[in-house]
Amino acid sequence: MTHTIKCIRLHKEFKGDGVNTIALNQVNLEFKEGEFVSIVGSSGSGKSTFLSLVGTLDKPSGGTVHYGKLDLKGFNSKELADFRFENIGFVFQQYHLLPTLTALENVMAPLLSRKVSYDKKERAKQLLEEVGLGDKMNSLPSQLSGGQQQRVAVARALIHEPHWLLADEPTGNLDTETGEMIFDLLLRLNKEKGCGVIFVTHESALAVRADRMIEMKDGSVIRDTGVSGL
Ligand SMILES: Nc1ncnc2c1ncn2[C@@H]1O[C@H](COP(=O)(O)OP(=O)(O)OP(=O)(O)O)[C@@H](O)[C@H]1O
Repeated sequence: MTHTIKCIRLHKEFKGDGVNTIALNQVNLEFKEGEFVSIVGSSGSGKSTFLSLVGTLDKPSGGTVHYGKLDLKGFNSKELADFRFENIGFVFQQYHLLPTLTALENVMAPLLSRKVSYDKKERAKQLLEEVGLGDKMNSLPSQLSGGQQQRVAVARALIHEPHWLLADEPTGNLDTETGEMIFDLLLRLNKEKGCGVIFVTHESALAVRADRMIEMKDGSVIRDTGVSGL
């Protein structure tokens, strides 16, 4: 199976208190296997909504997402959870590490109650080495800096070798230098492991370094360096 992502007329509306917000307006986008794409746009332009739909964390009001030949429209929540486990890693602005678990245990956490063909601990250790935290495996999140915690979160996202890494403002809580380190780490992992990256960010200095940059406004794509003419 190929791991292309194809969004077809992807649409999301939020209804509440008599106000109807179109967060995403009939978006058509395709991402090639292994691509490193950044998504920029002002606050409220629909970036997080888009990423949630692509990551199957939320259901669209209309349209569909295809992964390769797979149309996710009819999937129930258990099927979606399994699909995400097999295919997608997430990194968020908040690191969402479990405070009572060590770095190593946090990286292994997604594998809890999952049967896998590899040694869970060995893989987690290897990933922590790869993100430069070989000496912090037994530290608790509270003993780590923000940048280190985010690196644990990146290792955790990669534990089952996803085809796609979806990152929503992963540098948003970090200073410029640390943010660049995380961006460089994702860039390196993208090249080394071949997993595609969709990277939502406010920081245009980082965004322009991606292979492709998409700009959103009012729920629509207004610029896409991967497509001529937009
Ligand atoms: N759960 C929700 N209920 C109602 N409206 C929502 C909800 N989530 C998002 N919206 C609205 O949808 C629009 C798009 O929001 P979204 O969070 O996707 O934007 P964003 O580009 O990620 O913004 P930011 O850069 O500030 O994170 C906004 O107008 C927002 O208020």
